Amino acid sequence: MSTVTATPGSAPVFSVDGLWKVFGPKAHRVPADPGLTALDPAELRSRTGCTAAVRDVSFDVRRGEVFVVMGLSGSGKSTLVRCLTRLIEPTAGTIAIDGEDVRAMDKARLRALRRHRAAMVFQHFGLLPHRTVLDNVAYGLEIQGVGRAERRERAAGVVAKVGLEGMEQRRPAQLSGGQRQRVGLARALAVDPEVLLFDEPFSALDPLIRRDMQEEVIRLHREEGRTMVFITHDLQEALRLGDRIALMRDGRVVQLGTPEEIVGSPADDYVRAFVRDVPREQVMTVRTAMRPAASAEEAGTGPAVRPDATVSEAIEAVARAGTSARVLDEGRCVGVVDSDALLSVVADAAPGGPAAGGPAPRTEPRAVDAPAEHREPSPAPAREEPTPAPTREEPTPAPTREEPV
Ligand SMILES: Nc1ncnc2c1ncn2[C@@H]1O[C@H](COP(=O)(O)OP(=O)(O)OP(=O)(O)O)[C@@H](O)[C@H]1O
Repeated sequence: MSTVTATPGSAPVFSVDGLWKVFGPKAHRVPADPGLTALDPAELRSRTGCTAAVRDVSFDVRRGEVFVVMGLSGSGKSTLVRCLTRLIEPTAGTIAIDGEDVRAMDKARLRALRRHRAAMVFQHFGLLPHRTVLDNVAYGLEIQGVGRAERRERAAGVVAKVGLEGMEQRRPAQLSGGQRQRVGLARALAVDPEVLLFDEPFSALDPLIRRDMQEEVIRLHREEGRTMVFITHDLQEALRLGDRIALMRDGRVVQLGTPEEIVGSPADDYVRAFVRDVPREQVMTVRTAMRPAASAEEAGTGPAVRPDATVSEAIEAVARAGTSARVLDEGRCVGVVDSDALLSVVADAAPGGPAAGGPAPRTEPRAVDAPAEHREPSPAPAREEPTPAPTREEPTPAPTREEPV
């Protein structure tokens, strides 16, 4: 959903390096002891009584991106994100926000961080039952000491922004689950934080409302370009929302990349098994499939597609035209895609190998045996519903010969 482009060149919002969170007795000795860090989770537990919920994790959250933390239950997502604002105290490592050391912040500074700079939207919205929607949304501003008239005005603006206009005077009990979640979202937005942190905010919602809320987040992000960190255990949600995804397993980040990188070049068998059911043509872009134009004529004819058009969109364009398509980047032809190359992306085969610009060759997707101590019978992602195919962008209009898809 990269309509608001994250700016890789600019300083990151969050910068995390070598982060550990260990629960249990004498937790501090674990990150410092190579003999203990080498143990797998079950061995570590039996030897020390400790759980390493986050193990040596490093990443940056770039300004303006939606950074998704994904993984199965117990992989460490919530612990990691709570460490960012020290709702959970890290055991080792560094965390900076805009270059400022979070671990060195005193209580007042931390309070300001949580109130003004990095607001959390929780799964259980934590709404105050006796207050109206408007007063719930204004609550964060009240804590900040904003005067009544101003906070009500600002709250009313945010209530409208999340689609709750007309419900300002209702109480939480008079709302549906999805509407309550919107109130929680509005409350976080009202304080105008630099970063929104979402902790599985939609997992309690039914599939259609969940989808609505995902659209809402995409819309807000598109309109405001606000940096977001979003926890989910749902792969489809991660692919829909994430500019980049950190995939966690047993406290480690096993892969960090764009949805296309994760689906197209899984880092290991675990990730490969995780993404094996993803409709590749909806995630992979034509960049994966394109080749140089063979001739000036080929570069000058055929339907046009954007480099970031999905393979699925390009297949439609190629099928309609009955010829290969040109990949146009700001009016310049940067390559050509034909039906064979597009279909080989769908089939997960790399025509001509990586040298031809295709995805890295991959072994046949297969199930990976979960380690004995793992809670899940298989690393296939938990799904609550037959989820719709992941799309990273709005459905685009049918291509014409002139307009890139
Ligand atoms: N306070 C705690 N004390 C001991 N262990 C904990 C504590 N909190 C979390 N853990 C353990 O740390 C690991 C990571 O938990 P965490 O809640 O971060 O995972 P998660 O990926 O967010 O899971 P879920 O999707 O179920 O919320 C788990 O093994 C969990 O049991």
